[in-house]
Amino acid sequence: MTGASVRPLVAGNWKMNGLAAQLAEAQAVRDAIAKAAPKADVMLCPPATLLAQMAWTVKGSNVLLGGQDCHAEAAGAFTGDISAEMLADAGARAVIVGHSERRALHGELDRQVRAKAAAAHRAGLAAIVCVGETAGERAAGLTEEVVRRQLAGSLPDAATAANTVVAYEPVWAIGTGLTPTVADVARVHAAIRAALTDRFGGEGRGMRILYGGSVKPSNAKELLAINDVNGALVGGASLKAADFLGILAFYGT
Ligand SMILES: O=C(CO)COP(=O)(O)O
Repeated sequence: MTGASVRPLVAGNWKMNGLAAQLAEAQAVRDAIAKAAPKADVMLCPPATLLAQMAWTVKGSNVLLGGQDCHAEAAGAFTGDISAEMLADAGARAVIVGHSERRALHGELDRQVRAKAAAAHRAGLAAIVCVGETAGERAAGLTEEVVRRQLAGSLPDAATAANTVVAYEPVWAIGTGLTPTVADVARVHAAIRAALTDRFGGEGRGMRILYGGSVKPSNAKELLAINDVNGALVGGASLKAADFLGILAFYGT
């Protein structure tokens, strides 16, 4: 058994969704959490345009904020990019790096993801490092090999339980309504835990490993109860407070 004493994290990745009017959803999450005090950390990762405003919305509450990506450099001539320092300045405590949409649509490689995770650490943010196999890799029986390779390449040597979270997101499960079986999630999370413990010792034992990919209120209980699943990275179901809170209910919201 590992991870039993790890405080879970449920993070909502809004992706490229959300205008100012949607801050009401963050407000609803804030209010519900203030009443229920779930046994998990709760985080919202809005688009960068909403981060500073959302920081005001959740100020003084237990809702944490995260960015969705960052540049590896702290500042400079990188038009359109955002640094980890800027995210921290806007109120973020963490940043997602290496999401499969960044890997697939922006060609991000493990070494770039690793540099972004190191940038997050430099800025005092936790890095939520995403890994996961494609449908083809899964069909070829390569899931664990791919995940191990991504972990080895994407995590900086200075990763600790406090500054690093791993999110296992099978690419084929993202936004599709499909999820792996409980046995499959258990097997991959155990492999991730073993890889983290091998490389980082006690710190690896304490790192949170989130599951992501079509998590919703109806399947959250089953997925979140799996050994070494220390929370979830939620996409679509994090856009509506009611759905997000329905997932958080597992931890007592
Ligand atoms: O990519 C995800 C979170 O980062 C998962 O997205 P969905 O929950 O919409 O499948």
